[in-house]
Amino acid sequence: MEFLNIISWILLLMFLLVSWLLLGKSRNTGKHPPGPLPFPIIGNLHLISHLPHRSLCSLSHKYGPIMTLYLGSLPTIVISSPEMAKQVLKTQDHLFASRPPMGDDNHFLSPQKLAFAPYGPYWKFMRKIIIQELLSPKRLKSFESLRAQEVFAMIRSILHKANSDRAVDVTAEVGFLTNNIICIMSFGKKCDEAELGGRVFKEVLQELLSLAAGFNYGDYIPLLGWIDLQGIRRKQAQLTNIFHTFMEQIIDQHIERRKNGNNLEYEDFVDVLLSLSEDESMEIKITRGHIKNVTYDLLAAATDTSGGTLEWAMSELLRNPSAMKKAQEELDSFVGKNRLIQESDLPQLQYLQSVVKETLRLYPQAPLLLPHFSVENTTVGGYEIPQMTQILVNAWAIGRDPSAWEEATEFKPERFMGSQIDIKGQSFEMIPFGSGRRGCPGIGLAMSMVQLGLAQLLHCFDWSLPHKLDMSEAYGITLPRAVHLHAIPIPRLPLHLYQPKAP
Ligand code: HEM
Repeated sequence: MEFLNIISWILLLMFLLVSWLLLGKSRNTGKHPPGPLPFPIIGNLHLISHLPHRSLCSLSHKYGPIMTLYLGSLPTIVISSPEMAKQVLKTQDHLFASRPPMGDDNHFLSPQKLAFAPYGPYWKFMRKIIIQELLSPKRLKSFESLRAQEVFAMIRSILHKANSDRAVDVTAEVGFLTNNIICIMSFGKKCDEAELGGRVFKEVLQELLSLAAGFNYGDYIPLLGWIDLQGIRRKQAQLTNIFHTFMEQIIDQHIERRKNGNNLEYEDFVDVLLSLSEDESMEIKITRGHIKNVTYDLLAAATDTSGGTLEWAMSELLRNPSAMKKAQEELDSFVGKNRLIQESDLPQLQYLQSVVKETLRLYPQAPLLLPHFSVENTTVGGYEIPQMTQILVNAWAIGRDPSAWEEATEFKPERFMGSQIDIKGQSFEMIPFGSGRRGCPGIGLAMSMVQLGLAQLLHCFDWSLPHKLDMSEAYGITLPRAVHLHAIPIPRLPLHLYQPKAP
């Protein structure tokens, strides 16, 4: 028995040695981007901390703005400079616009969604529907009163807590705001805990997102994935199941209501998808699976990203009282103190817009964008990139690149006053929404929720901190704060403005 054990160990060591040598050899054929030497099986996973964007940024200081890493056995190219990002997302966008293959149709990263669909006819079809039916300027305008109503509800909720003299959980308030808006746009109502087996909807979403955050060993080392050592796949399946059961009820309720001919105040996105699913002339037949998966995508893409931007903006303003004061002075001078802000005021509020841009530069809510995937062999920066390689673009590192930004890690909204820098993917010094074919289609909605939410928080209240501010980040596919932001609000407008108007 002992002898057999020794033989097994020798064989294992020989296997590891040979695969290490083979991996080293394959790295040296052709001119591939430089990178750390990978270990067998784990590749370079041991170099990646619980905050991958930070580990990858440090590694890029050593290996350069385009480097190769092995996540388990999966070769991955990491991009960390504006010039290289432009090559991948603009010059050769058509070659890098796909996503790595992940999961089947019941998986929460199903290709039946939009964000993880490979580049091709299905993705084009679904993206067009989402833009036309939910995110076009005309559709966004039709939801303006909904945004006003939900921001006002947040202000009233904060006022209620302000009266009891306690610090308010700002993270929770802005999270409910963005979640409520996107739920109502998607399926006509806020999410009811009772329909989610007692779970808070946002928590289910957040848990799924944090499980999806990548760098789970099981995703990159097939054996570990198969035995599901950390129980991640089991948890994902449970949560996906909760979400799908919830969506089944929503779809049934919509079908029932359509049968009864009841009209809604807004035609929501599930209504639109259901009517398209009856249209025989559509190039792709929309099924219940598509409706569940695409709706999940929208909720996941919109909620934490927009909520996260709002909470980091508030955190930085609380750390920088002079910037907070400047933003409030701007609001007082353009809007005054005798009415609430409306969306039509936003274009005048240049400093407020600069605060939002500076927040997106320092805290891009998808710090590594979503993974891209090469569809052909090509070269970038003189290096060979083989077909079917995963590409990660480190938007977090790019926004803090000292060769692109003065005092790169400082929060200075003034840098955007009068600046031509575009945040929608034309200026590669900051790409919080990505760029090109796969760039975020929700920028218009995100900016109106974030700018209006922030303007109203600053106009309606003065804010102070109950204790020292902790600015640490937590692990996630977005960039969440490690601890919720708590702050003390003091109303600063006449009290009648916080009361609902008589119908
Ligand atoms: C501040 C808020 C937001 C930020 C920072 C953000 C950022 C991003 C980023 C970086 C990507 C990936 C780009 C790439 O892979 O190159 C993305 C994709 C996406 N975003 Fe956003 N997003 C935000 C809000 C929204 C909102 C409100 C929606 C609308 C519901 C939305 C819908 C999507 C969708 C559907 C995709 C997938 C696009 C595709 O794969 O074709 N996002 N977003």
